[in-house]
Amino acid sequence: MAELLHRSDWLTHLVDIALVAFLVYRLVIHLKETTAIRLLLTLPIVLIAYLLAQLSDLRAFQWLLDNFLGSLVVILVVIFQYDIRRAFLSFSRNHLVKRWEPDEDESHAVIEELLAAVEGMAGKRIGALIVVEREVALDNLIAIGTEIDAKVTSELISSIFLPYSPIHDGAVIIQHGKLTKAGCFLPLTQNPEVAKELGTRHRAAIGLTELCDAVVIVVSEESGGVSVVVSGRITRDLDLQALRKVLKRLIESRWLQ
Ligand SMILES: Nc1ncnc2c1ncn2[C@@H]1O[C@H](COP(=O)(O)OP(=O)(O)OP(=O)(O)O)[C@@H](O)[C@H]1O
Repeated sequence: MAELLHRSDWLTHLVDIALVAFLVYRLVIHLKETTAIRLLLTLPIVLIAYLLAQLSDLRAFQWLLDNFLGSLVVILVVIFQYDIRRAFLSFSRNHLVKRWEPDEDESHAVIEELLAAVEGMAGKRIGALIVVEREVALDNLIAIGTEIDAKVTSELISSIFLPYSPIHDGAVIIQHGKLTKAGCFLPLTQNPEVAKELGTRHRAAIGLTELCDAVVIVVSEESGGVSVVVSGRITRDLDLQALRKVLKRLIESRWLQ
């Protein structure tokens, strides 16, 4: 009889642990589906509820919140996994790029060449992937294709992405205001929340920017739509004016710091 009781104790603990694990898992999945901002707004509410539970005699509620707060670190790591990975990569000083310091005319010229290339390719529905390096060095994050090291001109970029060009597949890389590489392969995102209709060109742009602070411009071959991707987030269907604004804010402001 004692043995039976002992065994049922063991079973109860197992069911108990399984139940808590299941609830934490469902909670993490649910939180992952909400945005980080919503999560940050939720946290103070949970903390206030916890304080109220401490002051009252709501034991079951206290127990639930105790466990929730105990798992908070794990929950935050799951939710912010891409941001944490990117932060670790950025902290590594070996990866930091020496800043290119152009004057205003040089920097303006590069941005305008990029815009002219994007406008031309979007109009002709030529797919393109253009990566602009910022603080974090890209060379360890990409499979390098062909080394080029040339001035950034719209003609060069457009001719690289022409469908019969031998280096049209993959991405071109802009480093220190120069077009340094073409035909580069980028890591694809594993994020299950990326829109299903986005193919590998867009997923490569998202994947790279989850790991570093680069800015990626994507021209869709299918729709001619232009997107900008930063920090794993994609902004789609930008017109030329909007793209100019974004590039000035994200790239030129860094060059001219
Ligand atoms: N890992 C990668 N790194 C860089 N470029 C890639 C990668 N994977 C695919 N590409 C590029 O994307 C092209 C295929 O694009 P695909 O049609 O699958 O994507 P998409 O996001 O639907 O783009 P589009 O809207 O232009 O069709 C390939 O020919 C190649 O040039």
